[in-house]
Amino acid sequence: MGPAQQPSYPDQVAVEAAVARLRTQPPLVFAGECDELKAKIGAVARGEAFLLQGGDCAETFAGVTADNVRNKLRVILQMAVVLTYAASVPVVKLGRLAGQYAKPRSSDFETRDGITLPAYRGDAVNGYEFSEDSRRHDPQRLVDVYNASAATLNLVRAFVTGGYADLRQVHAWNTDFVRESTAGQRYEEMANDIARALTFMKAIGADPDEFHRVDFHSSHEALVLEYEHAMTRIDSRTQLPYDVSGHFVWIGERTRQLDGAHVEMLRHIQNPIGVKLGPTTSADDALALAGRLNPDNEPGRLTFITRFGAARIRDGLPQLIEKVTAAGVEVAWVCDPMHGNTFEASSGYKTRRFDDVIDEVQGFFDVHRSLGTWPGGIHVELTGDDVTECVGGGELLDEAGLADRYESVCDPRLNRVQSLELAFLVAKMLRQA
Ligand SMILES: O=C[C@H](O)[C@H](O)COP(=O)(O)O
Ligand SMILES: C=C(OP(=O)(O)O)C(=O)O
Ligand SMILES: [Mn+2]
Repeated sequence: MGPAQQPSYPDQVAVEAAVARLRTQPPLVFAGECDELKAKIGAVARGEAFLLQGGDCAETFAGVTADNVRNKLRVILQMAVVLTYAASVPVVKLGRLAGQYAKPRSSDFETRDGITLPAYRGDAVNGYEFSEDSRRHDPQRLVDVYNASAATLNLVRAFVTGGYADLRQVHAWNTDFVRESTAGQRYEEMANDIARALTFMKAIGADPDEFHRVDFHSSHEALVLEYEHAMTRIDSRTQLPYDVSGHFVWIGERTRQLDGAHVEMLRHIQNPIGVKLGPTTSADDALALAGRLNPDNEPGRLTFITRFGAARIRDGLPQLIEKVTAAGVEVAWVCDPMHGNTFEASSGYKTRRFDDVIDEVQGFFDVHRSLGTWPGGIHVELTGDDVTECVGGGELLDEAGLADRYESVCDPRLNRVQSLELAFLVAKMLRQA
């Protein structure tokens, strides 16, 4: 059997041309930046920091606009401020962006009104539009992924170093519709406190550079092997291979086979990496993955992103953590409270209940607390816009409301208010941890 979840390209010559083009492109990230992130995730593994990883389920080429990128960054910055301030824990900020264009699917095909076509596998592979032409797998899209990622990352770098992410802007991030929400008002009060503290620090002569810029890194699922291979380069400092398409890459629930091509690829790169672990993962599976992917037990190298579902996390997670901890394995534990909680609404929309998301995070914190281990972070699908994709939350979105503004091309994301609500709830859990 070949590698799981790969495109099937009709024209091998076109694949080679795309790969050749990618190989000549400059890296999107530097190996040294990957090392810095690895050190930060090492702090997460030690219980000294908390990881906030968030962004779209699937980015789209059409979504590479200044507004869209800024809105996503802004909600992540707001969430990070809430977590840092309300829980007094350093937050490692990791975007699920600038490369998150390829999707694994449960089915290879999609049928609408009696017509069956290849499933949409992300803009990296084919088009969302339901036509034969658009759904054909096209390797030129891998070059488009590179360009879209470069544009996104360039803008993100400008925002985080150029003043937009300055902590003194903490009020300015709380704009638009979010301001009117309960979470937005709560944020406003917190921003007042922070602004006062900053004024005080300035008055006593302290105005550190750290307030002006933030550290922010990129991540995506390493799915299409042609792309990730073409973007893997030998670092001139260390002579070791890094996947320079993003700082952090992970493999998903559907591609984490121990003897599979994705594990093999991740094994060789020096980036910090993640593996999604679903409810069927045994403790021995987790140990075997750690042995294969992090044989030197390097802190920060490996993150386990658990996605059990709210109904299963309290029963399933303890044995995993117990055995991994007993074996002395260095790992950061992160909770993805999204992918185990997806269901189809009667209207046909894929959705998730905000309460299930919260319940899974609470279960994750409860399990870690009872075992004396560190709940290292959350991995969430979110957007900075006012979409209607997940039901519940303070604005009480119901299933009938999903149609109002459902924009995701794959999984339902938390909207900006729901994301901020999540941050306040997680900050409370962190305080208690
Ligand atoms: O994030 C992604 C989805 O969970 C994954 O692509 C599977 O979705 P599907 O079951 O709709 O194919
Ligand atoms: C496909 C995803 O997750 P998982 O591999 O956990 O199903 C995802 O993160 O979008
Ligand atoms: Mn998803």
